[in-house]
Amino acid sequence: MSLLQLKAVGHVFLGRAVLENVSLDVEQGEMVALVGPSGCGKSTLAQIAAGLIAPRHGQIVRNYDRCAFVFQEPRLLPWATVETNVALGLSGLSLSRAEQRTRIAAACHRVSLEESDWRKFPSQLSGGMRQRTALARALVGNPDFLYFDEPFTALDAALRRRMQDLVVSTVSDSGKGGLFITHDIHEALRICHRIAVLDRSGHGILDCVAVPEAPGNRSDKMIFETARRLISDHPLFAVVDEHDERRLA
Ligand SMILES: Nc1ncnc2c1ncn2[C@@H]1O[C@H](COP(=O)(O)OP(=O)(O)OP(=O)(O)O)[C@@H](O)[C@H]1O
Repeated sequence: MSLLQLKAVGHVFLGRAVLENVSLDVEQGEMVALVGPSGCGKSTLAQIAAGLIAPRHGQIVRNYDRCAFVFQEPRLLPWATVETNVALGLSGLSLSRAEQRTRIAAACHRVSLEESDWRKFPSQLSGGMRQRTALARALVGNPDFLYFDEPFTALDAALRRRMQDLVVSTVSDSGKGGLFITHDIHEALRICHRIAVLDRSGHGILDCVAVPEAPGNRSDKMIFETARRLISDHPLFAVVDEHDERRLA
């Protein structure tokens, strides 16, 4: 069953077409990576899919009950503690105080936030801790669909790897679905079942590449070699590679 269907979605910002005729399905238990050059409309598409932006054209079918969105920046309430920020992810659920506390503690543990940090305010946290708080806020309500917009760019390599593993186990253990925007093909290959490449100017999905084996079962060697092959051989990934070169220039 498709948890999310985007049908011929189009959008216009200030009279300029940003997305045109983009269609994409995400199945239950599937995480789909969305890659493409900077400015092609990935974030706009994810926000349209999540219902944060109303599209100018097209149709969105959401067959999930509850979703959560993790942005590139943590977007925490600065006047609220870690616990209170995480608790925002429980809004709309009728839970007892004790159940809320249990869920918040479990979510904080999952993202490796120490108990001594739960009463701290965002200004007292490192960038990585803030982003983990945002991830805990997304997971605490047990959503059945997850949107990620380059969530781990601020994390160091080891932590980034742990959080990627957490995303993989969250989706594979519970049949959730998700859309994961990234500029890192290795990250897409580690986490996702399919990689969708958005055209340079947001004119549709160029193609989707299915990644062999289940996420979590792929070796580092396989990920590294597949990334190298995709970047060097596959015309779809040339646009992502060009983006990286532009960023490095
Ligand atoms: N609120 C807005 N008002 C006007 N233009 C916008 C707005 N949001 C995004 N845009 C424009 O829409 C285009 C697509 O932006 P978007 O952030 O979706 O791209 P992206 O592919 O996610 O980029 P990046 O990879 O750099 O994050 C860009 O040209 C951007 O300047």
